[in-house]
Amino acid sequence: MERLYKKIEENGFVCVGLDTSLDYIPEKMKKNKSVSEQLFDFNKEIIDNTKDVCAIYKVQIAYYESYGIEGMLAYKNTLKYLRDNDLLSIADVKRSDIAQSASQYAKAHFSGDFEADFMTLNPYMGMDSISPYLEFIKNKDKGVFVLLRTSNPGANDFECLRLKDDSELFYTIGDKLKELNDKLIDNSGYGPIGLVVGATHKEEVEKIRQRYKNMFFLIPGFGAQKADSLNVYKLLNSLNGGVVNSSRAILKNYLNYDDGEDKIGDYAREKCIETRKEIQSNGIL
Ligand SMILES: O=C(O)c1cc(=O)[nH]c(=O)n1[C@@H]1O[C@H](COP(=O)(O)O)[C@@H](O)[C@H]1O
Repeated sequence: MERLYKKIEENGFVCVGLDTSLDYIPEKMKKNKSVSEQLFDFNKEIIDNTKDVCAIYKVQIAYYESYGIEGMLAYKNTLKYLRDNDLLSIADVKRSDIAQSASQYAKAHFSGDFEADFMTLNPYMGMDSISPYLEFIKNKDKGVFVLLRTSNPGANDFECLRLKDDSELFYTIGDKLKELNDKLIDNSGYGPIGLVVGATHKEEVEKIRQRYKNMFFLIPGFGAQKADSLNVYKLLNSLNGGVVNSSRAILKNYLNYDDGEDKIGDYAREKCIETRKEIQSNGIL
């Protein structure tokens, strides 16, 4: 978390989401290339042009799995490129399983071909589905982001179910994770167990931020899902307690310009800077 914190101090809090689809890649960029090269070259163009204006990259694995082996080759090469350039990555894999299988997921995404710095996890199978990741968190400086309050409309179906004491289910999950994280706080003031908190739910952002002061947030929902920038600002904790993911709005920004196909990276960069400014501007309102 200290490494991420430092990146935010240098480059701001934007997390570029590499939800890369062949649908967004212009035909001329695809010519005479394999699917893995098409996906990787597009990512490289985005990474090369945004690495000094963002904190971290989130690679959403479904976009690569859906292209089979070729997609996974692009996934592997993208993570390697990020590591080789000393850039941080989140493997957005949203895993959840019994302890033995969770250990294998930890090994799969915290070492080897698919090594990333952080992983996203789904907590709904219980704490024994989270604890197997601790070995890598403690020994290999890795971190996780666990789903707390997701950005999708269906988030209310289960996350917000009321318990006997009238509290919402997701707070029980957050409290358990906080207990674990409290033992692992580093010099940044945060610990390696972060929470995914979508910025699309306006009502509770202040309460969540207050309750989980030492927990770092991965904040999706800004950009294509149209979350309000003030909500994002409130979740950020003085602009350094989280990263704000934006995927499609950054990757597809070039489609808004006549010369976009020749300047995919430039327009992605512009969008990162604009995203940062728009959220920061809430501090001077
Ligand atoms: O864990 C996530 O990253 C995530 C959690 C959540 O609550 N909502 C959410 O949109 N995401 C991811 O964040 C990204 C959002 O993409 P855009 O809407 O294009 O910015 C996608 O990769 C989603 O899978």
